[in-house]
Amino acid sequence: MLTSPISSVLLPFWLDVSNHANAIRLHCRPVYLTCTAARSRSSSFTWSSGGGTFELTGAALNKALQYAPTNGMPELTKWLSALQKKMHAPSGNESLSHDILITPGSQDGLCKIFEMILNPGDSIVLEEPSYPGTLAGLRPFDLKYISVETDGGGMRVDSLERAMSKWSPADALNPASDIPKLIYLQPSSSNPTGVAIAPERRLPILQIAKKYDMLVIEDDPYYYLNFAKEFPRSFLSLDNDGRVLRLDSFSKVLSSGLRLGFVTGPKPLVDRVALHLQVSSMHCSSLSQTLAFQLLNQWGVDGFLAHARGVADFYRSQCEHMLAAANKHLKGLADWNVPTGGMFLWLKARGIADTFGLISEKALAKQVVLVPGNAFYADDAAPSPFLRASFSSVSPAQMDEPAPAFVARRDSAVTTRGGAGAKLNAFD
Ligand SMILES: Cc1ncc(COP(=O)(O)O)c(CNc2cc3ccccc3n(O)c2=O)c1O
Repeated sequence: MLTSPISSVLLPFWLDVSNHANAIRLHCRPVYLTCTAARSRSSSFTWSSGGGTFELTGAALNKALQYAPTNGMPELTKWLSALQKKMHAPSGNESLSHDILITPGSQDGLCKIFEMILNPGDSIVLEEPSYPGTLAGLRPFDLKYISVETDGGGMRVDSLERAMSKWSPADALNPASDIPKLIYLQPSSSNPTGVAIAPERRLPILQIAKKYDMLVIEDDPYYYLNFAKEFPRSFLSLDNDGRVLRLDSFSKVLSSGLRLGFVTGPKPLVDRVALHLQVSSMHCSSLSQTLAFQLLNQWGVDGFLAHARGVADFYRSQCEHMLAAANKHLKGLADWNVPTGGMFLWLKARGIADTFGLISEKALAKQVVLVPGNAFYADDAAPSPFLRASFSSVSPAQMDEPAPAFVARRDSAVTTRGGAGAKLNAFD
């Protein structure tokens, strides 16, 4: 009997795929009941849980197993449009119509947007540190990176202004200019820093983008994992001249394996991105879209938001445990942000110039999975004293369980607390 406490909290539905019957049953839990799974001797799985059950048969099953329109299954794009209207209603400019493109994860959406906009050698503005998946997607373009500093309030407006002062707005009309075409940013609880762009910085950043006629790529998979109850206004909702392409993801609030993300933005831009999807994977999985729609349609927008709130509360609890463990075991050895949401803790090791060796050898030998800081910078060859920890699926007990050598090292550092001399060779 498999009972997974973590997945039973996060995964809102289970599949019953019985090979002998031409049907797929989707068991949906209202929110957060514990699920157990019994693996029967036959090749099919039966998940028992509370909540409703959907059965896909006949025309619905045929549709779920058939090609679909590139932008997505109409019933799902309609549902998502209602969600976006509720969460990101454009400010005042009702003429600005937003369109939706469902993508196989927001990772694919990012890559299709980069394909659509960028040429080799272009410039791009992005905050540092940044998400490695974006850096990997940008790497083939051999770009000039215009890095903008971040602090506890996210992307710094003064740093962005300084970075752009090299150009004049007129350069945006000169095809030969290397003025950046877009700004890539993560507004909520960024990966890896866990920091959100302060609400009062968002309009000034958008105004700078407008001044130099740049698009804003708002990559926001952690939007619903915001620990505070209210949602700050998104760049999409502040956009009144059609320059924001927003990426949302179901990976953090429904299931990463469904591979469901969606791009929201001005129809002319979304139409161009859709062409790139059309010639690659054609469209996002019809079965994934159908499963998600069956669930979302039962919940409605308010039910989805209640579910997402529960997921955010789960991660906030995980974060509190992680911070308690860091305060207990890492005081004097490292410094860290207090995340506003998401699932990552961004730490700066004291007395270590580069965490790569510590993490890729010693931590791994102790079965501790962390990501070295250099992975989050465009110049990933440069040493970095930072490291990213994730509190998504580790239990509070595991967070609080220091490696034995770490304790010995920490205790010896305490007796020789010379500050600089204390090393975080936790895995010696
Ligand atoms: C800022 C930002 N934008 C887009 C995405 C992509 O999300 P999706 O395609 O909608 O699922 C992500 C997902 N981030 C990660 C994923 C991941 C998957 C396996 C192993 C490790 C992973 N690590 O480390 C990650 O950070 C993200 O953080």
